[in-house]
This record gives sequence, structure tokens and C-alpha cells, in this order.
Amino acid sequence: MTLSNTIKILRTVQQVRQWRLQCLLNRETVGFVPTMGALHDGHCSLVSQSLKENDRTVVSIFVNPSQFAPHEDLDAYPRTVDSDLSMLSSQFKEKVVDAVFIPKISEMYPSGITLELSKQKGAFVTVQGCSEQLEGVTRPQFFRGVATVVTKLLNVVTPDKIYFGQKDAQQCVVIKNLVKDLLINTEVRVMPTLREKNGLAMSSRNAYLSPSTREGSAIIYKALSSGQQTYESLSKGSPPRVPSSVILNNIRGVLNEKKDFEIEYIAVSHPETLEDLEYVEPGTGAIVSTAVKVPRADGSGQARLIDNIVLV
Ligand SMILES: Nc1ncnc2c1ncn2[C@@H]1O[C@H](COP(=O)(O)OP(=O)(O)OP(=O)(O)O)[C@@H](O)[C@H]1O
Ligand SMILES: CC(C)(CO)[C@@H](O)C(=O)[O-]
Ligand code: BAL
Repeated sequence: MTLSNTIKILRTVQQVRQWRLQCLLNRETVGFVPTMGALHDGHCSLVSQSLKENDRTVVSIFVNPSQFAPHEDLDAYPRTVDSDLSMLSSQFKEKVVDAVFIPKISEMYPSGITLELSKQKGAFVTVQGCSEQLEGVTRPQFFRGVATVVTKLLNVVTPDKIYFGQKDAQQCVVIKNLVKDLLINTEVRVMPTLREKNGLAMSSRNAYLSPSTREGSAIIYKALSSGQQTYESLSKGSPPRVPSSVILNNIRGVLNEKKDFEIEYIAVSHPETLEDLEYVEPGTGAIVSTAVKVPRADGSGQARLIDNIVLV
């Protein structure tokens, strides 16, 4: 099926394989942007980059159940396929997206799926060390679910390049390690985080927020930026290494201004292994990431926002 006579809508693994084979026969390179839909300008920046760097671009829209714990927002996660498709068919000027893969759960998990981690059947991929860290602590199924679905998608699409956003920095590290360790023949491209005017990282989950919480959530990037400034000034000293505790306290101090926000974690991690760092020094640098829970507009609890900055 095609949309506006341009974008091919692919629903099955077999359809993607046929499309991919045709690209190969035409000697066309393929860029791939995996998403969970509810597209915004952040996603579009990945698509633009893929359009620039490849002959063909395919986007997937799949809300992957295995990366959500039973108590998380799988059911509430925004699903806006129609507007996603019109965005993909109208947004780009010089070149258009060639195909969108929108599989059903049964297509991606042919042996079925159980959300409870301990009961999961079928093949699941884990990435060494990651499950004990950061997002893996508070969302123990997250790294495993992402690693599994991205491996499946890579097996289906076999892209020359695959695109991710720096906003999900830990996910990017997991996927880079996965591609390296499983000897997958693709290039992982990580694109900068697109932000609202106030600095808030664009995210599909921002749809859960009231206008005033959206405004207030700008404090997350403000806090991370303050940590970055602290690092930049202290790392000019001798020795140039900066205790992570100083950076963390600085960020925590700014975030604490918002009494109705709950800090889930702030971490200073090694940029390649995600291990906790006691000190940060120029050269190795660090990823400083945070997850903050903020009130949802509908009063049904909290939305979880993540963001990060990279220290060099
Ligand atoms: N603000 C952004 N800038 C750049 N890339 C982004 C941004 N937001 C998301 N992405 C990237 O888009 C891809 C698909 O992400 P996803 O569909 O989960 O959207 P999301 O906005 O991150 O949603 P969520 O609310 O789940 O965090 C991921 O690689 C993600 O890092
Ligand atoms: C990479 C991904 C599409 C896997 O479901 C998801 O985690 C996301 O959108 O960041
Ligand atoms: N973009 C991250 C997907 C998730 O939070 O599950």
C-alpha cells in the first residue's frame, strides 16, 4: 500500500525483506530510523539525516511491549499513526521517506510475548553489564527489551545506517555495544537532542504534560547545563579532573527548586561502558543523565522525563 503515491506502508517482515532486496538489486543504500511513533521534530531530525546520507530511508513505528514493565505506560503511550504518516509524507523538502514499517506485535514476537521479565519466553537479547545500571535499575526490562527489538528490526531491515537520538543516551550506548558484539553490519549514527525553545528535550511523553509543567520542566536542561558549566570551569584547574559529586550536587541543587518534581536518578557515567565515574576528566569525558518524574496533566500520577548532557 502507498501513501500520497510515495511512502510504502509495510506491515509484515516479508514485505520489508522484499523492499530491502529491491534496494540491494538497485545498489541503493538504506538508512533506518526506528521509532515508537507520536512523531515530533526530534524524530524528523533523524529522518532528515537519513535522507541526506542514504539513497532510501525506512522508518519503523512500533510501540515495543517488551521494554515496558507491567506497571508502566504501555497502554497510555501515545499512538498517532495517521498524523505520523502525514508528517512523514509532508515534512521533507528535497527527498521523501520511502517506506514505513508498522508491524503488529505478533509479527515482531511470533512466539508470543509476556511482559513479566521472569516469565518471558522466546529469544531475548541482553547486553553485558547494562541491566544493573541507570535506566536498567529503575526499568529492569528496558535495556533487554530495547536490545531485543532493535536486534529483530536490524535482522529484518539490514540497513547500511541506523539512526538514534542522543536524548536516549544510554540506549545509544547499549545499541552501539550490541552492534559491535553481535558483529552486525550496520553503522550506528547518533544525532543531537532537539529541544523546545525553553530547552526541554522534545519527547513523545511531553504530551502527558500541562502547558505549565512543560514550562517548568525546562529546569531539567537548566540543571544539566549548570552541571556542565561547573565541569567546564573546574576542569581548567590542575589537575583537570572534577569529582562527580560536585557536578551531581550542582544539578541536584537546581532541580530541587521544583518541589513537585521527583528526581529518580542523576548519574555521571563512562561514555562507552555506562559505569559510574568518581571523577570526570577531559579526554574520557562522561554522560551525565537524569530521569525526573513530573506531574501529569490528567492528574493520573507522574510522567517520567529523561535527559542528558555529554561532558568532553
Ligand atoms: N528530542 C529528540 N531529539 C533527537 N532525537 C530524539 C528526540 N526524541 C526522541 N528522539 C529519538 O527518536 C527515536 C525514537 O524515539 P521514541 O519514538 O521513543 O520517541 P521519544 O520522544 O524518545 O519518546 P519517549 O517519550 O518514549 O521518550 C530514538 O532514537 C530517540 O532517541
Ligand atoms: C529504539 C526504540 C524504537 C526501540 O523500541 C525505542 O526505544 C525508541 O523509540 O527510542
Ligand atoms: N525513547 C525511549 C523509549 C522508552 O522510553 O521506552
